[in-house]
Amino acid sequence: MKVLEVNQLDVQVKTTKLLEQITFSIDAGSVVALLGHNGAGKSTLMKTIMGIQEKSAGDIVVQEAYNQDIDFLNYKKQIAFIPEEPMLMSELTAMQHFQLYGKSYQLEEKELMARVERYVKGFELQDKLNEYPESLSKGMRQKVQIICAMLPDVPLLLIDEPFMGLDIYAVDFFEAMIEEKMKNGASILLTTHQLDRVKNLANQFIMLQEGKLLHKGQAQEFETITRRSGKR
Ligand SMILES: Nc1ncnc2c1ncn2[C@@H]1O[C@H](COP(=O)(O)OP(=O)(O)OP(=O)(O)O)[C@@H](O)[C@H]1O
Repeated sequence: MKVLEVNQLDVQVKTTKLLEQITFSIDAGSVVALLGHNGAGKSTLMKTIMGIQEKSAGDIVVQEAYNQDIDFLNYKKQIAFIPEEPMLMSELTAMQHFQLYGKSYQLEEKELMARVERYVKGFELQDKLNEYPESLSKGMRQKVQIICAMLPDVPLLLIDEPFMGLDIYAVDFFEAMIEEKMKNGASILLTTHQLDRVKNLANQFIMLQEGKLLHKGQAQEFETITRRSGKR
């Protein structure tokens, strides 16, 4: 079963090609690291999968059933996204964000509250539930955004730079959350520059270079990739 299929994807803004002929798929139960230097196109690819960035050509299908161009509402319900920079709504408190996400993914109220309680405790946000984004620190906003995306049980999770801006306790808790999602059968596509951190999580990788897919392979090749990309 393919959770995500990206076929011959092009993204162009004005005359600049940001992504060119990107083709890959993600099998159910896989964790795929999306690698590449700054500006390679990783965030652009994630935003395009989410429908935030418009594509100029190609197809994106999730669960072998929902085509982004044909059935966007049902397509979107299969995916949760944690962007690199939190995208919270200034007029909603942390708790209102969680309720909104719960509703939009049709999570049952009791289940929603149980999950919120667990995640909020894990991220030490108990006394911040009624705060608006402007009165939260950057790391706290990131935590609120992570909780929103982790609340529903979706087959595909997109995570852009998972550990950026989080303290070490939050990183540990988030890593455990990701592992739990994996055990429950979710597939995950994550971008990172911290290869060491995701070495144990990811089983495959995709490497982008200047908007093109340079290489895809198994996690065992990480060592070679680390040396080639000059990053650790
Ligand atoms: N809306 C846009 N309009 C024009 N150019 C853009 C736009 N968004 C991104 N770019 C350009 O596209 C390229 C890819 O950017 P992107 O953010 O996808 O890179 P990235 O691989 O996520 O980088 P990083 O590792 O720094 O997060 C960059 O050259 C960037 O300047």
